[in-house]
Amino acid sequence: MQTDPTASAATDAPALFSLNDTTLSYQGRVVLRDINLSITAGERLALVGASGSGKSTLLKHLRGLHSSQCAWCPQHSGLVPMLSSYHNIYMGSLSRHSALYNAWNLIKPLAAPRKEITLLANQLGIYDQLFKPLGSLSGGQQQRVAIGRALYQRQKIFLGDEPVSALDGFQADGILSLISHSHDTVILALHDTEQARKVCDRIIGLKHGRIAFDLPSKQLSDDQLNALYHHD
Ligand SMILES: Nc1ncnc2c1ncn2[C@@H]1O[C@H](COP(=O)(O)OP(=O)(O)OP(=O)(O)O)[C@@H](O)[C@H]1O
Repeated sequence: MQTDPTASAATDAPALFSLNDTTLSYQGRVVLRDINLSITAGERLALVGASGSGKSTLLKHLRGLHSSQCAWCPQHSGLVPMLSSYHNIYMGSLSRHSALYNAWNLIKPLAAPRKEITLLANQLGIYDQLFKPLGSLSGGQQQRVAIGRALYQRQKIFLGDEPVSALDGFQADGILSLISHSHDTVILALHDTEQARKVCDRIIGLKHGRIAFDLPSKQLSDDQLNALYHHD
């Protein structure tokens, strides 16, 4: 494995996530073996690798370690098609309010969340879709709703599994920048390696069930990145 001791943004800070010889498997089938990894607060980290290399598996494991501190934007959004974008975004805040408050807001949007979610919808470019049923929105619009729901969780750590895969490059850049500015720590599984380099200061490449490299984005060569996707 290629590593750099400065890959972690703040190596003296205590680790937010720490994996020591961790093996991740499904029903006894190993996906990632003997993973050693330390992530500190403040990092912008991308997980890259071919389809099936274990990016989502690792991200889900990290989430499980600190679920109450993580905003979660999964690949399969789990949004509710018959509800409006507004209500889907509001779902990010369910745990912050009482059952009565949540039920009331479902019937008639309350002033405070309405103001906050309208602002968020503006930032995400879905203001015009806010009170339409989610099922009537395009794939990219639905993905922005899913990001809105994650942003509205208002956590310090953002974990996103291909959060902008359905967006064009310009939109993706803007929204990744919004995600980055709204969270202390950002960890993303990304197929787009250029995006990973642009947004993240540290990149971890997964291949053959292992960490193939863990390097600062600036030190990562095209050859190292390309090698991840070649069969050998
Ligand atoms: N719930 C599950 N049960 C059993 N096997 C699983 C499950 N989820 C993923 N796998 C397997 O684990 C391996 C890694 O999958 P994972 O989704 O972590 O890869 P990935 O790098 O995120 O892929 P992609 O880029 O296609 O999203 C794959 O071989 C996949 O078939």
